[in-house]
Amino acid sequence: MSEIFHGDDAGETLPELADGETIICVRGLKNAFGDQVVHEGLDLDVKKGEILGVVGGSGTGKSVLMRAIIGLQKPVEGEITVFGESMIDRSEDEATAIRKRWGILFQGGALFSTLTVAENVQVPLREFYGSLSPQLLDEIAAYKVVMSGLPADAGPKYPAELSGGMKKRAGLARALALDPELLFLDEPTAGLDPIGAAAFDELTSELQKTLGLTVFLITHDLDTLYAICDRVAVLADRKVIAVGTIDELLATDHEWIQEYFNGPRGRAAIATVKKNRAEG
Ligand SMILES: Nc1ncnc2c1ncn2[C@@H]1O[C@H](COP(=O)(O)OP(=O)(O)OP(=O)(O)O)[C@@H](O)[C@H]1O
Repeated sequence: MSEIFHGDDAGETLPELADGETIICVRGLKNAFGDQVVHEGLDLDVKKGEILGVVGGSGTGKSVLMRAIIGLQKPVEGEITVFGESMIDRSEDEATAIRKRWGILFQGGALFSTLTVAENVQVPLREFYGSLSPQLLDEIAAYKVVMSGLPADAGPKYPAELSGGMKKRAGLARALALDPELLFLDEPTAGLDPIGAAAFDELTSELQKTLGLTVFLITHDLDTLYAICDRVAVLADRKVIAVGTIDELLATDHEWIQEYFNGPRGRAAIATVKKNRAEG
């Protein structure tokens, strides 16, 4: 199992999957806020077409890692490439061309409260394709709203008029606005009831398969990890300490990994997945 460990435990070589090229490659990443070092020597590969779950204790730097990958957090050291392009020190034009190819659902949805759902979905369209006609903007927004599992009449509603689950779906509709190849989801099921969370997981999985997306998914939700993630990356000790399928992770003896996946909640999540699969 040592091949799924990174860094000091297994040398610097990351595991290669047979299919799927590397869409995100992070090497030797260091992020710090003043004296507080959040990441150091962090390596990670995300393969095209996979749903990669990113887990770790609170404050281990999952969101900071995502922000670094999308260029919102300037690393102290290290290299990050997305779609084979370096994200470090890009010109504004180059960064814009890369940003067009991904969608992001931030923690909590981050919808503009003064805009309707449809107008929220149109924000990235207006930003990147300013010349689209109002009619086309409306049509694309309506399509994305329905694609995200919202009723068609949700478009004219304001975020305050939506339930928590609907807000997440509206955030997802906005993340899908530009037909992304890569989707970043930061704790998409946080705050949802178990049924709403399972429905969101199913939607994510369906969209990933239908649209051929690659998904970078930060979560604390064990059910999500078991139900839809192809691999899981574990953050601890300022780096990715292991990445692999849950079975591969379970075969390691890392204390945090064992406590997390093999604790009572982890075992309950396995039982739920087995039951759901048995019921088809
Ligand atoms: N802009 C910032 N300025 C200073 N410190 C920050 C900033 N953003 C994040 N941090 C710190 O970096 C560390 C990692 O934060 P991050 O939000 O990435 O953790 P996380 O793993 O996503 O946590 P959680 O699971 O609780 O959401 C924390 O100690 C946090 O306080």
